Amino acid sequence: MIGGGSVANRKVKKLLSASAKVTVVAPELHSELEPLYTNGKIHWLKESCKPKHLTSAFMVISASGNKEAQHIINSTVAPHQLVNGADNPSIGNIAFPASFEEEDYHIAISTKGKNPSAAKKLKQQLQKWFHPREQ
Ligand SMILES: C[C@@]1(CC(=O)O)C2=NC(=C\c3[nH]c(c(CCC(=O)O)c3CC(=O)O)Cc3[nH]c(c(CC(=O)O)c3CCC(=O)O)/C=C3\N/C(=C\2)[C@@H](CCC(=O)O)[C@]3(C)CC(=O)O)/[C@H]1CCC(=O)O
Ligand SMILES: NC(=O)c1ccc[n+]([C@@H]2O[C@H](COP(=O)([O-])OP(=O)(O)OC[C@H]3O[C@@H](n4cnc5c(N)ncnc54)[C@H](O)[C@@H]3O)[C@@H](O)[C@H]2O)c1
Repeated sequence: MIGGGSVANRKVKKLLSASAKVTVVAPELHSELEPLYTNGKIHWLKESCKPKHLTSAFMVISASGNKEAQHIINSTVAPHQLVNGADNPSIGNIAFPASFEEEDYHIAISTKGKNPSAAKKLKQQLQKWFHPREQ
């Protein structure tokens, strides 16, 4: 995870729920990620992004908003690596959908990268549809 701010915070939690081994590379860490670091749930390299951070990663997430870091990612990753351009979709080859789980379902909504807020709204509508009495 390149970047440790609010976008990284959301994505790290999704990745941990999928049992990923997460390393955050960022000079600063979001306050909600600090306890995960202290408790050994994630690794944290308190550095700016460098090519050496990327070579052994299965998935690289660009979430710093920093142009230099985006350039390093774009020019370093190999074709077989998964790259999520959370701060710049043009450098990525995968995107996170809005998603939620119900007992027998895992529902994911994507707008093909075009309108993440609309994906979130549709997710919330579907959650209400599953639990109409909780509104
Ligand atoms: C669905 C969700 C999943 C998740 O993140 O887990 C997700 N974004 C969410 C929320 C959200 N994202 C943004 C806002 C503020 C919007 C506003 O202010 O209007 C909010 C709303 C909020 O935060 O409340 C802004 C934004 N998002 C991207 C850019 C970059 C760009 O477009 O250039 C910018 C502009 C940055 C800027 O310019 O500032 C890019 C991507 N965001 C995606 C996914 C992928 C496409 C998904 C699809 O196909 O629909 C993609 C392509 C890459 C990726 O991130 O994988 C999650 C909902 C979580 C939930 O369910 O609650
Ligand atoms: N995909 C999405 O859902 C979504 C949603 C909102 C915003 N964004 C975009 O994502 C980016 C990050 O947003 P944020 O709110 O998390 O920002 P933020 O300012 O909270 O966090 C930025 C993080 O990146 C780190 N950073 C800065 N330069 C770095 C470098 N060279 N190498 C490594 N880490 C570095 C900072 O230390 C910090 O931890 C912005 O460009 C924003 O426009 C994406």
